[in-house]
Amino acid sequence: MYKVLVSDPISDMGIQMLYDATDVEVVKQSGLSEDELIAIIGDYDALLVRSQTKVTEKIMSAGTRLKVIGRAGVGVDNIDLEAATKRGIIVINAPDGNTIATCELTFAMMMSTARMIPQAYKKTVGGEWDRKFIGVELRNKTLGILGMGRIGSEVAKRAKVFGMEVIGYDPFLTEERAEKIGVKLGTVNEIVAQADFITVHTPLTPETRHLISKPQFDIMKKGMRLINCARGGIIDEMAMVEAIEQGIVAGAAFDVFEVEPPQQDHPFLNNPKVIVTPHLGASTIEAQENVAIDVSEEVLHILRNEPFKNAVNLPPVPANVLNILQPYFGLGEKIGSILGQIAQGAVYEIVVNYAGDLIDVDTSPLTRYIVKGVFEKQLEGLNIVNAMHLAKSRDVNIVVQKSNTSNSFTNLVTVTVKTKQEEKTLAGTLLAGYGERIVRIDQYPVDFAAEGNLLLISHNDKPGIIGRVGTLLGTNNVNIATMQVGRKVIGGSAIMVLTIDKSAPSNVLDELSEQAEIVNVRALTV
Ligand SMILES: NC(=O)c1ccc[n+]([C@@H]2O[C@H](COP(=O)([O-])OP(=O)(O)OC[C@H]3O[C@@H](n4cnc5c(N)ncnc54)[C@H](O)[C@@H]3O)[C@@H](O)[C@H]2O)c1
Ligand SMILES: O=C(O)[C@H](O)COP(=O)(O)O
Repeated sequence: MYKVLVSDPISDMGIQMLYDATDVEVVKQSGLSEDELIAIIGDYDALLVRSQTKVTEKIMSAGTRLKVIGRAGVGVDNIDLEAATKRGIIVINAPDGNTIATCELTFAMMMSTARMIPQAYKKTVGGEWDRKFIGVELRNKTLGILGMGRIGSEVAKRAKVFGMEVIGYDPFLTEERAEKIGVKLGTVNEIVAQADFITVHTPLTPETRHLISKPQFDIMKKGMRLINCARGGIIDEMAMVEAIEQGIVAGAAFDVFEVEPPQQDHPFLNNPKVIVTPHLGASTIEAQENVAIDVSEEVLHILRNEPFKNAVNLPPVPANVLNILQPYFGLGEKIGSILGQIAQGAVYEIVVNYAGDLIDVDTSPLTRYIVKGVFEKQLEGLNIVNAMHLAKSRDVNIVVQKSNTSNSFTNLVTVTVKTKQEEKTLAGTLLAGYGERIVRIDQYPVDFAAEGNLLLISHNDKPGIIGRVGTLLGTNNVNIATMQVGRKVIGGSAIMVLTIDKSAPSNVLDELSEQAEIVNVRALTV
């Protein structure tokens, strides 16, 4: 039974599939301190959070069963990603579910600051009938958008409908895409100098911290308005207070703060030009359901060892590349696993050669599966998130090659594992109608599906050996399911690959090894 702890308020409707899963137990406990979480996290396989829970290294060290941290939302700045990666904890988020909610809040904030709705409301409910709130229209104004990802692009679309001119900056925004969504491209400073409204939609990173600060306020149009529904700290709060005093900023709307919640004496809170909300961007029924559904699906996949997407601590794989690579993940892991079990000594290098169909795509996700396979029987807590990290931290050199020769296979993955004692090589392919096949062990051509208990017997190609092996296993009640012999030349060295129904006891393996003409016997499970 997998145990999932939900430590922030997450939509019950959205996590219904976790409640429904017969192999999952869900516990909801919000508002726990770090110490309280540390005390209980050891019982859980998965932790589900929003932005309140700070998932620190200490919490992860105590989470000895923790496989996955699911963030029901976009930003993962409350999760120590490096610590998670080191421990092989997969961190997933729900990047799409709250885009529209946050975009719509941004628009509401832009209109509210343009028309001073919260200020007018406050006076009206306070008994005053003050009609001096003269706002500005959005039509024919220039909106500057910094960060043109999911939310920034949606804001741009809506701004166009309102008759605004939109200029945007994003290091990944191409001219073609900008043209498609009707956005002019500009540098940060060009945008800052031209815009009547600016809205930021980047993550908070060392590059975006104080992206708008004193030098930018100095070149802004007088009377401009500023919106931050992304992350506190992208706009320098103190520099903005000064810019308001200087009449540069006529109004600002902030949903997020450098420190949340802001202190009661925070200069925004009593400033009539600044409107504030308590980090409500994603707070719609729809968004909360969406993100909770997305994250629950992924958590289930990860707990059940099924393929998943949206891992934040793994490089993203474009869908078209994933479609090509995914069928090879199992094969790659098996090749790695066999080599890891048969190679004697500490592995110092893994050489992976991709041929055929695989040479045109970025194969690094597949390499991760191979490396994971090599070490899976040796390193506890290893998974595809930390496989490369653990291999590199043990000074294992990973060499990836691509070649045009695939020995007439449509695709071929060849892996060599090097230790001080020996080099072992395995090649595998995906054969239409047959699935995963291992087609070479060292220099010997073979053809078998790597599954279950295997015996690899190196021997000299002499009459009677196959019979003796069969008799010895049969006498010891070890049933042979399949058998393959690979050799280069008649009478030379050869390899026998047997699939057996149960693992062979060590005395049987010893007896096999002592047979004349048998060079070595290696037993493994895949
Ligand atoms: N207020 C809320 O409740 C709320 C809700 C959802 C998202 N957010 C925040 O909004 C932000 C954007 O979310 P999204 O879903 O659009 O993310 P996204 O990843 O789709 O877009 C972010 C964009 O920022 C760009 N970027 C990165 N560095 C930049 C830089 N130096 N200058 C300009 N652009 C840069 C990236 O290229 C990317 O296109 C995130 O920080 C997210 O955490 C806040
Ligand atoms: O990054 C996000 O998704 C937003 O900041 C929403 O955060 P929340 O889930 O705490 O509302």
